[in-house]
Amino acid sequence: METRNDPVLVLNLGAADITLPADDVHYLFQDGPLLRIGRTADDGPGQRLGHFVPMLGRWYFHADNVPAARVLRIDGGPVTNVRQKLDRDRPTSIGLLSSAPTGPFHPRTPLEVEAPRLPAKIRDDKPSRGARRYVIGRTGTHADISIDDPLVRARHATVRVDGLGRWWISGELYVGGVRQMSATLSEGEVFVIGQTAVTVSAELLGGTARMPDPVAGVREVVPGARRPSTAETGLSVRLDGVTVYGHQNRKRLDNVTISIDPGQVVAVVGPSGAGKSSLIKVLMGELAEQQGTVQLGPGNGLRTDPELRRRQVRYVPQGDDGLFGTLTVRETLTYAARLRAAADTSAAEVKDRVAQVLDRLGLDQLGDHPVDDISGGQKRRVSIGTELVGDPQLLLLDEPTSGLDPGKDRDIMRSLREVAATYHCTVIIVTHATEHLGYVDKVVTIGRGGRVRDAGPPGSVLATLRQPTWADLMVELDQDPKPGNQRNTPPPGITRTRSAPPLRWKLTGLPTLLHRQLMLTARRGRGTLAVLFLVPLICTGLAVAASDGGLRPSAAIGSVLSILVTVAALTGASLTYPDIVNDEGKLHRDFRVGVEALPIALSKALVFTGVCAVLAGVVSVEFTLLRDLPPDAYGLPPFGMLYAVVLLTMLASMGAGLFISACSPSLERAVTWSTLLAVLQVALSGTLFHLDGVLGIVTRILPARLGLAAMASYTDFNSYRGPALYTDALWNAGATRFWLLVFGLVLTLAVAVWASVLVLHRRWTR
Ligand SMILES: Nc1ncnc2c1ncn2[C@@H]1O[C@H](COP(=O)(O)OP(=O)(O)OP(=O)(O)O)[C@@H](O)[C@H]1O
Repeated sequence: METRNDPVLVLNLGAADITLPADDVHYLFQDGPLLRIGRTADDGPGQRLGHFVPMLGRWYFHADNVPAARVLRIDGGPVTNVRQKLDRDRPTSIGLLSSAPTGPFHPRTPLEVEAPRLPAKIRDDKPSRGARRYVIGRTGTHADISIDDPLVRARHATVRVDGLGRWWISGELYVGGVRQMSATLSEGEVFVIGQTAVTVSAELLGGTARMPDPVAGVREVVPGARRPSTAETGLSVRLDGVTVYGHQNRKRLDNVTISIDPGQVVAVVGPSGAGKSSLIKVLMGELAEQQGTVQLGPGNGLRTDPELRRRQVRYVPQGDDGLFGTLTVRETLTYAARLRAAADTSAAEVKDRVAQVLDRLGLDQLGDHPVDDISGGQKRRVSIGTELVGDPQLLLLDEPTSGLDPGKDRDIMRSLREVAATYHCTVIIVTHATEHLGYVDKVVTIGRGGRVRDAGPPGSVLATLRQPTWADLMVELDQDPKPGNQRNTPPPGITRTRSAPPLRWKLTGLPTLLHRQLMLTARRGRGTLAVLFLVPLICTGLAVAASDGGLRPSAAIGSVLSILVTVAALTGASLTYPDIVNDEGKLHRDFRVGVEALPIALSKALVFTGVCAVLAGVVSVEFTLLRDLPPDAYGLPPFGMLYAVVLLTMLASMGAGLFISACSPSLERAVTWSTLLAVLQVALSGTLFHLDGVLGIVTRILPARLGLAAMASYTDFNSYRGPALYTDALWNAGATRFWLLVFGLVLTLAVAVWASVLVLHRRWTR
C-alpha cells in the first residue's frame, strides 16, 4: 500500500498517464523532438535533461543544467528552477518548451512532440550583462513598474528583457498558480505578483521599448518614463463541472459550471442546505472539488498554490464573527490592514488605506467607537472594511445582511455594489435575502443537491425558471431534486483532496498580533484585571498562614510548597484556556489571509508570559515580605529560586491552557478539560499521594508536580520530613536534579506551545 514515504509519480505527456514507482530515480532524455524516460543515467541515445527523484515522501525534478531546464515545460509553465518540486496529487505534465506533447506516452517508447520553435542560437539567449533592471514594486514607491496592491513590496521583483522581448523576472511570483523565485516569460504570458495578475507586455516598461530582431541577438531595451501598471484587478472565476461529495456520497455540489467576469457582483441564492457554503469553500480552497476544475484569474492554471488562494480570495464571515468587540473601529481596520500588507508597508500607508475605507464605507464618524458599541449594520460594514483594507481582488461574503433591519440590508447590498466599482473587485454574496437582488449583476440559483439551476442577470432568472417571484423560486428549488436522486456513487479514483497550505514556521505578522493581543488583554476590563491580581494575592496569603517558618527547613513546609505551586499552576492555566476558543473565528480569519498559526499562538503565549511575570512577582514578593526563605543553594539566591519556579510553573500551565483552548471546539469543552487539569495538578503534585511506579513517572508532565519537586529539591525537603511520611526521589537535593526540573518546566511550556501551533494549523486546514 502507498505510504507517505512511498509515493508514486504520475506523469502526463499526452493522452495517457504513466506511473513512476518510488523505488528509484527515473531519467528524462531529449532525443531531437522526442522525449523518453530511462531507468539509468546513460540510457541514451539523446541528451539527458534531468531526473525525477523521490525524496522524503515528495517528488522532485532535477534539471541537469539551466539550459536543459529551459527547454522544458512542467504543467504548462516554464521550468525556472534547476530543482523543482512536483505535485504528486495530480498528474504532472511534461513537454518541450511551449509545445504540448501529443499522443500516448510509455516509458522507453519514443514520443512525438513538436520541436522547439526557436532556433538553437537564440534559445539560450539571456539579457545582456548591461541590460537595465526594472523594479516591480508597490504603487507609491520608486518602482519602475508599479502595482497597486498592498501585498507587493517596494522592491518585490526585478525584470530584465532579452533580445526576444522575454522577461527574466527574479523575485517571488506565481506562474501557472505555482510559486517561483524566478521565471522567464514571453509577451502575453501572465504571472501573479502579490495578489495581482500581470500580463507581460512591453507597454509596462514605459512604452518606448524596442524589440530587436530575434536573430540579431540581444539589444538593450530603452527605458521609458514610469507609468502606472496595466495589471488586471478583479479576479475572474470559472467553475467547470465541479462536483463535491459529502457524507454517504451525497452531492454537496453537482456538476457546477459558472463563469464570473472580473468586477461583477454575483449573488448565490438557494434554500438551506442547497450547497451555497460549499461553493464558497471550494472557491476559498477549503473544500476540494472532486471532479471538474476551478480557475481564478487569467492563466492562473488549475494547480493554484494554496498560498496564492489565501492572498487572492478574501472572505467576510457571517455576522460579527471575526471582529474583536473591545477594539475601536479604527484599530480593527488598522490591525487588519497591517496583516494584509507587505512587511515593508509604512505606518503612513496603512493610515491612508484605513482612512480611505472609513470614508468609503461611511464609518469616519465612528472611528474611535469600540466595535461593541456600534449597530449591527455598522458592524457588517466594519467586517467588510476589514477585507477592503487589503484591496481584495475577489471578495466572498456569507450572508452579509442576515439579521439586519429592512433598509439596513439594502444599504449593505448597495455598498457592495459600490465596493466592486471602486475597488475593482469581484464580489460573490451568499444570501437568503432575495429582496435586493436588483443590485447584483448576476444571480446563481442553486437547488437541493448542489445543482445550479440558472445563472444570469436577476431579471432573466425568474423568467427562465418560470417563477413569478423569488419566494416561489425558493420553494421550487427546495423541492429539487426529489429525495432519492441525491445520492450518487462517485466514479472510482476521484478521491481528490484539497491541497491545504503547508505548516510554515514563519513569524510574519507577529509584531502586529502582539500589539493587538496587548490591547485586548489590557481591555479585559478593570474587574477582570483586579481578579487576576487578587487571586494570587489571596492564595499566597494562605501559603503564608500555612506555616510560621515559611520555607525554612521544617516538616511543615509541605503545605507551603503545595499551596504556592497550586496557585502558580491554576493561575497560569486560567489565563489561557478560554482565550483561543473564544477568539477562534477571529484568529481563523487572520489565518485565511496568510498569517500562520505560529505567530498567532506565539502572540498569545508572549503576552501571557508578561502577565505571568507580573503575577509571579506578586506571589514571590508577598511571600518574601511575610515569611522566611530557605538557605542559599546551587548558586541561585532563594528569592530567585522562588520567583523562577513560581513563574515557570505558571508558564508551563499557561502553555497547557493554550493547548486545551486550541483543541476545544467550544468554551464548555475547554472549561471541562481545564477543570480536569486543575484537579490533576492539585491531586498529583506530590504532597497528597505517594507517587511511585508508573504514576510517579507519568505525572512528571504536570507543571505542578515539576514545580513542587524543584522547590522541594532546593529546600532539601526529603532530608527533614518526618520519618512517618514518604519521600520522593524527585525531591532529593542536588544541583543537577534541580536544574533538570527547571528545564522540565521550560520544556513543558515549549512542547505545549508547539502542540498548540500544530493543532491550530490542523484545525484550520482540515
Ligand atoms: N462538513 C460537511 N461534511 C459533509 N457534508 C456537509 C458538510 N457541511 C454541509 N454538508 C452538506 O452539504 C450540503 C450543502 O450544505 P451547505 O452548507 O453548502 O448548504 P447551504 O446552502 O450553505 O446551507 P445554509 O444556507 O443552511 O447555510 C448539505 O446537504 C449539507 O448537509
